Amino acid sequence: MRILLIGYGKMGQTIERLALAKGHEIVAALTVNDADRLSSYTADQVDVAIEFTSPDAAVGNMITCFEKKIPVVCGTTGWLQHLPLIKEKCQEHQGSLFYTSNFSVGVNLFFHFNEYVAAKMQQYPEYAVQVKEIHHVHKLDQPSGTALSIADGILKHYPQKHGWINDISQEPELLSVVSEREGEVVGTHIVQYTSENDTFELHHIAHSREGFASGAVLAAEWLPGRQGIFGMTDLLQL
Ligand SMILES: NC(=O)C1=CN([C@@H]2O[C@H](COP(=O)(O)OP(=O)(O)OC[C@H]3O[C@@H](n4cnc5c(N)ncnc54)[C@H](O)[C@@H]3O)[C@@H](O)[C@H]2O)C=CC1
Ligand SMILES: O=C(O)C1=N[C@H](C(=O)O)C[C@H](O)C1
Repeated sequence: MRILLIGYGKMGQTIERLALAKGHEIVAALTVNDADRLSSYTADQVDVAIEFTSPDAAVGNMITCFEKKIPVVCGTTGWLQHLPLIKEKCQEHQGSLFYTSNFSVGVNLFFHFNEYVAAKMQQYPEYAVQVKEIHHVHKLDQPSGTALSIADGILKHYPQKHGWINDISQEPELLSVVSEREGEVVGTHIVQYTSENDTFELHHIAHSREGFASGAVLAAEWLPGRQGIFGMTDLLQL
């Protein structure tokens, strides 16, 4: 597979290593300094692009890939307020997009169990629910994309809550999503249920970026030849 890396930071470099080990070719690895080169690539030269950049850059990069008919796997978080535009542009150009807030298999299992637990716990109002995420100090977006996916999964089962707040909530109808930034923490997500008597938690700790990167390479192998917007539930049997 001929892969164009859009973004060559912590994730781009990890993906390059894993993709080369699987026998794929890296056509180029673009950074913020040569971002304008993206539009010079065509679907004749590239089988799939993998986009891990920044919240500000991701939307434009995905749209360029749609226009160029290059399937794009996007892991960048913090741009979901533009999802309606991305859906419109993807359809207009008959593009191919694979997006998930988290490519790790473990986190996608966590999403699944999170919903199961939320559906049960919703019946026990004596337990207060809270989401917490901890990441490295370089992270640009807050809350993390993963924490927002977790919050969506909880809110689906809590009709008494009508949204989330990125703070300790004083209002029972808002779900607390608390963010901490600490050193080089790769990514930790916790869902905590607390009553007067006890606490229990779902806890996911990423030990490295390899889990994200290997999921992104799998998605890049899967996407070409498919049209539309896809995510991890299309790829994994959960
Ligand atoms: N979905 C997932 O599983 C994961 C998502 N992420 C997300 O991926 C994104 C990137 O994360 P990191 O690699 O840790 O960031 P990073 O800061 O280490 O690297 C970002 C890279 O993007 C480049 N870049 C910025 N604007 C660009 C543009 N317009 N064109 C081309 N390149 C551009 C930078 O030069 C740099 O090489 C973040 O939004 C992060 O939240 C990170 C890990 C896992
Ligand atoms: O910025 C990161 O590093 C990560 N971002 C993703 C997110 O926002 O959820 C995934 C992972 O937690 C690492």
